[in-house]
Amino acid sequence: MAEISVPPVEVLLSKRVQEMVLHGEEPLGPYICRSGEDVDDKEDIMDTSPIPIIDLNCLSSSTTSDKDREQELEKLRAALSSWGCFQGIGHGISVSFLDKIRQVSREFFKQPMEEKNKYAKTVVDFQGYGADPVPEQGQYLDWSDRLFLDVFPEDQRQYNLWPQLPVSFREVLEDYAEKMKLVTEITSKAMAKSLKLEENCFLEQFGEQAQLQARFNYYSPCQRPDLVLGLKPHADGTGYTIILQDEVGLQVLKDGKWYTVPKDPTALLVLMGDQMEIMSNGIFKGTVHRVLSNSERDRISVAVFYTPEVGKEIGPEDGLVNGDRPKIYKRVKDYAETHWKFYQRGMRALHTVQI
Ligand SMILES: O=C(O)CCC(=O)C(=O)O
Ligand SMILES: [Fe+2]
Repeated sequence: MAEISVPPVEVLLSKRVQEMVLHGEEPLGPYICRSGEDVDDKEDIMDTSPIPIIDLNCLSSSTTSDKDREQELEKLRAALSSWGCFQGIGHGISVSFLDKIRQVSREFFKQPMEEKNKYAKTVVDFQGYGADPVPEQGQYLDWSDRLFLDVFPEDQRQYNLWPQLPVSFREVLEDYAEKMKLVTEITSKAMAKSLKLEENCFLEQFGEQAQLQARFNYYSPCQRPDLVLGLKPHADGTGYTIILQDEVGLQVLKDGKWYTVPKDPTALLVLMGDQMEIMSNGIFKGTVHRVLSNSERDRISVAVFYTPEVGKEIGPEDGLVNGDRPKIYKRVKDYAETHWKFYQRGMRALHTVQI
């Protein structure tokens, strides 16, 4: 039998997965990260998952009774210390607006390659259309394409990489960015209150120039979902990440078991990254997650990464350190950069800041 020759990673990365699918190409080489026989069918069953649901309105509204607010804050604390994530509802963004985001994202990826490549990134860039920067040799590639754009601070926006088509893309993303900023304010305050801390403490750690980056992910159908993942298991290097999806596929890892994030068009998944784990002195958990590929349908997600200001030192809140609970993480700045170096090697970086 003729040996299959696998092109080098750089060559594979310079191709879009969507293009490979259009040409009927099968996943091969570094895309293969699972062996068909090892995949436990049961783990992939898309059953209803018990991921906690938190009503952000109940946490922030002045009309909520103290008792209801206290109960919801306790639910939030429990969710973040066990799951490290929750499905957020009552965030103040209408479902028709969330549908608009999903729609412009789909419309962007539906366009011919030629149009999308106007925003193409090189293999080493972050911002733009394409695959993630080159992982180290021996690492797996993801069965997905993405468009990555910085949205805050505003002077980081590279408007030349913001799609001109669909025509509403820019306006919708600007609007979504403002709304996301509000969601991060409500959420960061609620997280602090749930730990009996001063409500602005996390916002102060994030800083006035905190970063928001939008990553539009497109997961093409895949003929061999048993061999290939849409996105490999990882924890985010963010403070936290807010994810909008249109179909199931995202899974979070808890106590060694994968749980599927259910499809709820009104909800935003709020997922702790490593930096919230550091700031909460290990009380909140940075959650490992992955995306399965699917043989029948495609999937869109928009992940908004919320990360402390560049150059700003963050660390465990003083109020969370005491005799019973010593400090477990060092103070650190620009952790996201260290995170990325380890991510490229398929590892987490939290141990680099452990005391
Ligand atoms: O597609 C998703 O639902 C998750 C995306 C994600 O984990 C990421 O972009 O870091
Ligand atoms: Fe992620």
